[in-house]
Amino acid sequence: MTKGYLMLQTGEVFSGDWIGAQQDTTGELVFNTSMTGYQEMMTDPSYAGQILTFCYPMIGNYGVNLHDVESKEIAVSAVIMSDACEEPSHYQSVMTLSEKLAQAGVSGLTNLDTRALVAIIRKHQTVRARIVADPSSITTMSAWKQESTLELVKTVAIPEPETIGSGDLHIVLVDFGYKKSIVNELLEAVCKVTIVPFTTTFEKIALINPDGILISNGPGDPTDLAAYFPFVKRLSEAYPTLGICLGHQLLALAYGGKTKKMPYGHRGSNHPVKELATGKVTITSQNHGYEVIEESIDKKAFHLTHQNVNDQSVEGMIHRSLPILSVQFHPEAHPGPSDAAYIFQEFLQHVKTRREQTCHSVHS
Ligand SMILES: NC(=O)CC[C@H](N)C(=O)O
Repeated sequence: MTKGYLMLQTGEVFSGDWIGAQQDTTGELVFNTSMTGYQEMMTDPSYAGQILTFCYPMIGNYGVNLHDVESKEIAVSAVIMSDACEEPSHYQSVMTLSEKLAQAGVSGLTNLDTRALVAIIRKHQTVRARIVADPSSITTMSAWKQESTLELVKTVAIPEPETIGSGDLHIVLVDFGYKKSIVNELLEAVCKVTIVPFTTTFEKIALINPDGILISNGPGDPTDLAAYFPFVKRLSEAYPTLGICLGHQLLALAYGGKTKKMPYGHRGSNHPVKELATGKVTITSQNHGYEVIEESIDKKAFHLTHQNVNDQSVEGMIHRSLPILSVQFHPEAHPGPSDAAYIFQEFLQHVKTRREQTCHSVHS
């Protein structure tokens, strides 16, 4: 195997073995604690621009299949794992993980100490890193350059609108880098879904005459998308709206709230979230590096619905008079448990109620 190097901006250098494409790559180094779901993680567009370290020691043991993908392409910039399994066993597997990485032109590094890496990330909190063939190759600061959020979102969002399904309720999904499982949840609930690029105007969306709006997840820093806050606010004032992850952050920002970078984010499949109204705790799937600052939320407009049990961070909110709800966690799971799928039902209940009210006022 060919040697590759992981260089951290904090100064440490790890040597490992290349798998997949052997291509120099830069990104923020993050870690995910899930035991399974590497395929869903690698194809989750919210990971664009990031180098993902898997905490679980063996990755690739059930191969790569044609189903467990959250988008068409691998979205993550590169992957790091302790042990890459080259002899997978699963009836749906069509290739190995390293074959998939090579096919997609994405680099991976294996046979390095991921536990030490995670300890470094936890200590320094935000760490940029570079995977290189030659560790003496980094001479300038520009080698560590970060893409802008807008560039990242543009690479993962769909270029043209697309309509799927033929259900009765029509949901417009505003795409900042959506996960396929969000669409699947809506289709299973018998919705028709029109996915529109995040650059679509309010007027174009109004022409579709949606019953509800879903603001998607997506990569990068939500404050970089300030140009879209008025658009998000206008949509949510006009239609029942659900925001997921980046969508939740954008809704908070659109209503005057603030977000901040977390120490090292929440990425995993077992994040406990408390529903404040009932005290019930569900185990959720998460992938985010930013959070909404609780004190910044206008409490006259919104109230908190969910809170993280580990660090008390904001996990969800609802508008006091309008049908606008948002969650920081991933109710669509994939990977991870589906315990929070009820959020879709809650949203669709608001959508149905609004539709009944509108039909009523038209006929009366
Ligand atoms: N999954 C997401 O939508 C992530 C949102 C945002 N990019 C963050 O890291 O916080």
